Amino acid sequence: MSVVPVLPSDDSAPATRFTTADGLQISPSLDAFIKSSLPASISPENFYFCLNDLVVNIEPRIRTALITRDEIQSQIDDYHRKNPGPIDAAKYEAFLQSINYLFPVPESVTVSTSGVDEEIATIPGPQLVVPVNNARFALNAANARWGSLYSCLYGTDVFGPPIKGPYDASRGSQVTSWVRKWLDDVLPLEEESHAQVTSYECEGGEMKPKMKQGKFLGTRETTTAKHFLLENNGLKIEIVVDKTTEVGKADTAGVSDVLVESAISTILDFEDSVAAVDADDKVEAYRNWRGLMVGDLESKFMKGEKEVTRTLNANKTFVGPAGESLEIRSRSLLLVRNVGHLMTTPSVLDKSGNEIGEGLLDAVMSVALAKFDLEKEARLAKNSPENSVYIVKPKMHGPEEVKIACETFDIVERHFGLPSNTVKLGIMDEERRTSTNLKACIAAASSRVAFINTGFLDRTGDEIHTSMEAGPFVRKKNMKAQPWITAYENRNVDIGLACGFTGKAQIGKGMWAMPDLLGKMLEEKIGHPRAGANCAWVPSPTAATLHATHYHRVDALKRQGEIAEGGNRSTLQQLLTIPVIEDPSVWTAEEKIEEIENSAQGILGYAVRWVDQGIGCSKVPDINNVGLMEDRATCRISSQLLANWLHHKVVTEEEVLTAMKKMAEVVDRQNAGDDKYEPLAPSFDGIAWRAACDLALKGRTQPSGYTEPILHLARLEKKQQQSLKLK
Ligand SMILES: CC(=O)SCCNC(=O)CCNC(=O)[C@H](O)C(C)(C)COP(=O)(O)OP(=O)(O)OC[C@H]1O[C@@H](n2cnc3c(N)ncnc32)[C@H](O)[C@@H]1OP(=O)(O)O
Ligand SMILES: O=CC(=O)O
Ligand SMILES: [Mg+2]
Repeated sequence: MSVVPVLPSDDSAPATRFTTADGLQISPSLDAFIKSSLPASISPENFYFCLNDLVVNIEPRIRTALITRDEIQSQIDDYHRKNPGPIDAAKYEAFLQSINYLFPVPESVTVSTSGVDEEIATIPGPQLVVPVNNARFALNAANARWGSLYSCLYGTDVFGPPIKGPYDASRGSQVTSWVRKWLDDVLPLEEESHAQVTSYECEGGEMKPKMKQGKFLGTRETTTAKHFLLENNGLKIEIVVDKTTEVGKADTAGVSDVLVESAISTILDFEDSVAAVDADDKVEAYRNWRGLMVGDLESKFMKGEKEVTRTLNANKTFVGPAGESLEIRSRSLLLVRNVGHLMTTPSVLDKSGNEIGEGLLDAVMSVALAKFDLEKEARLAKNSPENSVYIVKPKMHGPEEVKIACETFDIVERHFGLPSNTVKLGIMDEERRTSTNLKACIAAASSRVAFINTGFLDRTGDEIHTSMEAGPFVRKKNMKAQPWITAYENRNVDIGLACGFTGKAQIGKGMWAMPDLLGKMLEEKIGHPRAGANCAWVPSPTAATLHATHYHRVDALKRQGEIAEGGNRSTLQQLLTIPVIEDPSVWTAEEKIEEIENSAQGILGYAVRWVDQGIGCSKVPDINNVGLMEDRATCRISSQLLANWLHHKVVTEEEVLTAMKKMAEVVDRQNAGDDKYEPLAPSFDGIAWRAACDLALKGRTQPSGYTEPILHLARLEKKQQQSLKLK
């Protein structure tokens, strides 16, 4: 059975809810938002009519799909119990076919998605992800289309530990040398190195000195600076000459900065980086999405001593080679990630008083609010000049669930008078039954799919959960070296290419989850375009700017052509190779303790902020003090690993609890500077502590090993406790 939490509280008792003509009961804050915030072309009645259509026609199918997930899982569990020891690959595959875990592979699939914006179809580059409920971050992300390469190299660990204080000329010269060398590699000049240039000029519609490769697109001038706009592999670069700045003064050509197109697209996340458990939380998130679609979102905050007001950047205007005016996009193309099929929301109850699927509410709201954008007149003022709405759907298990998502959007489009397939679907390839049936999943969405992405974090969690009974899993740090993950990454690209994604849709790769180790990212993440991805996830605008340099070095679309020519690189059998070990006694007692402490720290550091403060994505130091991006997917891995080791008696419950207590004290110390923080130790009886222990000890019985049910219940309880304290 799926654990769909029976939620104890909401912003109102049912009696105060608004009841629609169809009997849906809506929380007051959500109803107020709906009645005040939709575009004029969608009346609240129209909105509710659409939502009810989904509740009547899609919700039962979601419930059935969730039951199917559980039935399949128990059959797989039984198989492993009855077939202990090394897996017989042929027998295992035949079994998976017999239970419809594996679908027949469609012969030939060609995606026919149309109206896809160039940021998705033809401009390879970084994809930023941002929690939608944080307006300050969300605006920053939308504006992260452009970033300063000088600042990002100077301010991070690329040339050693980040430095603070006055400008360090020696670090500055490392930065400028690196950038000149990079420019020589990606935009070489005909006769000299960028390092030798004494002056950049525009003459006769060309840049002087002349480039051997790449395009000169135009210039723009401010009172002190001249910007030269260049393009390579579809990505733009601005060389900024400003001799009034400290950096420009010291440079022979007066170059004060090099700006690069960075976050070509951004996902506004309603899912794993967000803690939204009731109507108030959902409304806050929807309000931000609305502000981005209308274009009037604003965030005021203190940065140091200064009050900052952040809004969306305006496009930039250049003068083209023939003197023509050239408008260049300054904002990232925005996508939205809805929640998956599992969770329900207390903000809307159906006519029998049951919570409705949260994903259904997300679907209707995402599209309704995106209509503000679709209805704008000026093409370049729109988020989507091609009039599309991009919705990423996570955690789908196989093609039947993809079909449910597509039919959800069919209904929403019909109710809101939008052309079919206005909604473009992003399929997260992050559950095992989706990777194993990827081609069938793409076929199920062939006219609306605009991306597939290897969400390897969730996928690792599902790898463990699906084969929980097969044996003890390898340590987390060894997971990336396992055959299944190579097969997963290769097959995702190979299948995307075989289905005709090049030039039409994104084949994306996963998140860089070490937000402060950007020097390492600069070395390693070039592997993503080399592996055939035309976008890959980054956790911050700074990471986007640095990762953008990779797409100048690697022509991702050309690389896709080469890979497609080479044929399939991995087999289903490799993908189905379960990373368990025969004999856990190979691990020393110290190794086992290190592993459980590592997971315990991640779970505690994440859960305590989620439950107590409603923060859905955190940077949590690991046991080596490296700050890791923790979200629900990374938490799922830790929870599943502990559950697996407990189940196979690699460690005892007592050992896990001892590790949890020890790491709780570490987490308390790490958060000592946060005045909103409530320590876990020494009482070990808070709601967050309990939730963290449940995540560690009850992972095996959670639906697909997800962390949402435990986290949601705990956060709701905490909110109730906090509101009682206020009364
Ligand atoms: C498995 C998956 O599903 S991955 C997808 C989900 N994950 C994400 O969405 C990760 C998004 N990233 C984040 O939330 C954050 O970068 C974290 C939590 C990892 C680190 O946050 P912090 O510790 O606050 O970052 P840090 O102090 O280094 O930087 C903060 C600054 O960077 C900016 N920033 C950091 N991340 C982002 C982002 N994703 N988008 C926009 N701006 C960002 C902030 O706006 C802030 O700048 P400001 O002061 O000018 O507003
Ligand atoms: O959503 C991304 C993942 O890795 O999981
Ligand atoms: Mg995920």
